[in-house]
Amino acid sequence: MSVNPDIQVERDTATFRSIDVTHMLDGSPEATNQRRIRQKQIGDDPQINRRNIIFMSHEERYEAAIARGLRIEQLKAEHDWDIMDENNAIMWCFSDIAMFVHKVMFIPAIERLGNKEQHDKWLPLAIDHKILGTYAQTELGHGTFLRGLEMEARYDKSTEEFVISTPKHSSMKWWPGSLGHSSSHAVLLATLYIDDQNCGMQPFIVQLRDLNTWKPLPGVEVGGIGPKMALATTDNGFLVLNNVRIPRDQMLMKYAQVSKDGKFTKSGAAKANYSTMMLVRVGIAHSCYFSLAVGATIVTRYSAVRRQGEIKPGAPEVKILDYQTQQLKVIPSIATAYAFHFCKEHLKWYYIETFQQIQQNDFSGLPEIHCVTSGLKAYMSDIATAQLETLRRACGGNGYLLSNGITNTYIQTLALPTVEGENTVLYLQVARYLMKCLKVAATGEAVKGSLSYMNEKIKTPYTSGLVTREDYSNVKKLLKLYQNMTVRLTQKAGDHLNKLHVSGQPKYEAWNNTSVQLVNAAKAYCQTYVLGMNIEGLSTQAVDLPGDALEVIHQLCVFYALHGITEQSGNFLETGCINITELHIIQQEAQEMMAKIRKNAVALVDAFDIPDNLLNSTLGCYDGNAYQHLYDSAKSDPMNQKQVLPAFEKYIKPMLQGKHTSKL
Ligand SMILES: CCCCCCCCCCCCCCCCCCCCCC(=O)SCCNC(=O)CCNC(=O)[C@H](O)C(C)(C)COP(=O)(O)OP(=O)(O)OC[C@H]1O[C@@H](n2cnc3c(N)ncnc32)[C@H](O)[C@@H]1OP(=O)(O)O
Ligand SMILES: Cc1cc2nc3c(=O)[nH]c(=O)nc-3n(C[C@H](O)[C@H](O)[C@H](O)COP(=O)(O)OP(=O)(O)OC[C@H]3O[C@@H](n4cnc5c(N)ncnc54)[C@H](O)[C@@H]3O)c2cc1C
Repeated sequence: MSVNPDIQVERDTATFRSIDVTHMLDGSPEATNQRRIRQKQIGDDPQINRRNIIFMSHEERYEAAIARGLRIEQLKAEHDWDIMDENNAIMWCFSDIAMFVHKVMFIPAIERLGNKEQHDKWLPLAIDHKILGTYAQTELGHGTFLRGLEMEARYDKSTEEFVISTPKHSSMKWWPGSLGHSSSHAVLLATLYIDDQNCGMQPFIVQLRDLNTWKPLPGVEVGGIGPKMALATTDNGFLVLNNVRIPRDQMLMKYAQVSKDGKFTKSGAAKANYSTMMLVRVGIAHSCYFSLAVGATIVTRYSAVRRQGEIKPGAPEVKILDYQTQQLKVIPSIATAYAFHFCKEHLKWYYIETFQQIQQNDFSGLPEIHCVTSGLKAYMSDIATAQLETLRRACGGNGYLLSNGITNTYIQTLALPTVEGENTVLYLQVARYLMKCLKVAATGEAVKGSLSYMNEKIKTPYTSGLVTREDYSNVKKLLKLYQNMTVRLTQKAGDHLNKLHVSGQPKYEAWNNTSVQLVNAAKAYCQTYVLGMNIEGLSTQAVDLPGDALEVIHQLCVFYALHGITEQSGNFLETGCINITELHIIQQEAQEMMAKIRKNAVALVDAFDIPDNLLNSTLGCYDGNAYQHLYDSAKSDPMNQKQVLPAFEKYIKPMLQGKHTSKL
């Protein structure tokens, strides 16, 4: 099929070469080649490709997802994939792989929470798939508040075993992925009691099913929790344990230990048992980038080939991408996807570095990385889901079809604001850190790390520093505005908290009564962090780009900063970081920048280099022939393979013959 001329002209008139930017996104031309090979191995494989999933039943999708998982294992062995290849494969399949919790949580939990002997025993079994596991933490009554977990593990000194039980409905496990039908084992988080003394949430390895018959073991009641919005293939489950006994060495004992005679000891940081969640939060940041890049690719290409209506009366119909309002739906998502790219790359290296320190029992970096990973997981998933919905609607009627590729991406991504810590709760964790840093700054001590900009006192009366028109496209000056806004919102929340406390409210009550301001400050911190990483990326990852490409990536960053101010203008105005005249100029500059970026919109999404066989989209194929692909997809619908469906004889015909009033 030839390429649609409407999309070809976009490529021909772009001011830079997409491939240069692709190399930057991958890290190097070699890395691009390597990724392409991996994506081809996945996308071309009939067992992995998700082309037909939209026509499958729930059970068919589950089975296909198991087969996909197995096939990925075979490819990994055949082609010698490393752990990143495997994680990327999961991401490129939008986590549409049954048992992926085994990879992204069960194994990492054993690695992080187990001691040497436990690694030696369990990791080979898990890595070779001799056992399949889930991460069972959430209960019906408690998902967020981990100190409230009710499943009990009571130590029995006489037999040197833990006895695990589910005292009431609210204490059954509820939600763990792959628990329903696909796990033989669980890393199970339960509250440990020794002689009735509560020793907090601890991790245990519990076998759930017989490895030969797959039947639940005695005392284990397990099943699926029912259909969900999406992620049909991760069979989220429930689990009731009736006095199930496990040996003492099946408590994962890296950070807390129980001796034979029932002595409880702790080592490491207080929240070390939460470390698996931190890793997955980093993975979620990666997924948010990828989902948004997919959405932006599909909708930008579709908007460049769909013509409807006219701008100039009587002139030929225009591409919908030429409407300014359509640009406002599409361009921010392109700019955000690029900003998220820089941010998730930073996050990956930051995590790896801090994890190495933790491995050497240096926990000093834990509070800051907990703040950053919690905040970015929340912020990036909030923004990605909101923008994906805007993008989906930007396809008009065809935005409602499953074959468009964006609807599925959107509903899979919709899980991310909830899983791994509900977003509001995570913002409140960030706020806790903000308040601590504010306290440090108030004592005159230097705040370190991502909030070191707090050290600089904001002068009153304050000027924004935006003097010349060039200042409005100076990303460092714009970043300063964001930092000042964050500090002021943090101070405002801190003042409110103190005022309530001084007026007699206990601290916890004052906290709850300030939580709206606290969350607002936390979001500002996250937005500032993402912009900071985008700017850092310009001078690190983007610095070797040819001039024309660097200019466009720089324009995107400027637009990201300006557009963010227009979206959050209330915060910037209220904190006095800009005045109304400056806001008007910012709005104007953002619109002008958007028009410049529009010229390169298709080339910018081409640079994401997401192949058609992973995109799975009728609307967003590289060749731009959206109408042909829509027609082909409709024709391939199994319901269209028969000219007359059985429902005709059964119901429609009797109705036509006037027999519908008699009993069917
Ligand atoms: C190299 C990597 C590269 C990767 C690249 C990969 C690329 C590809 C990726 C592949 C695709 C994969 C995508 C994934 C798909 C989705 C998977 C779906 C699976 C979903 C699984 C789940 O859904 S699984 C369940 C998750 N369930 C939660 O997520 C519970 C939330 N709930 C809490 O997390 C706690 O409940 C909460 C709120 C903290 C309060 O905990 P709490 O009450 O005990 O604590 P308090 O609030 O009292 O805080 C007391 C002090 O602890 C501090 N602190 C708290 N946490 C801390 C911590 N983690 N580390 C350090 N410090 C911490 C805090 O900062 C305070 O410090 P201070 O006192 O100094 O202020
Ligand atoms: C698709 C999917 C997959 C999952 N996979 C797993 C898994 O593999 N393993 C696992 O263990 N769990 C899993 N979960 C569970 C998930 O981690 C929890 O649902 C999540 O952590 C939110 O907890 P919750 O359901 O208790 O929400 P709640 O805490 O009940 O949230 C409800 C509302 O209460 C608010 N709220 C709660 N506490 C506070 C607070 N302190 N301050 C302010 N507001 C508050 C929230 O902001 C939210 O608006 C999964 C969930 C989903 C949807």
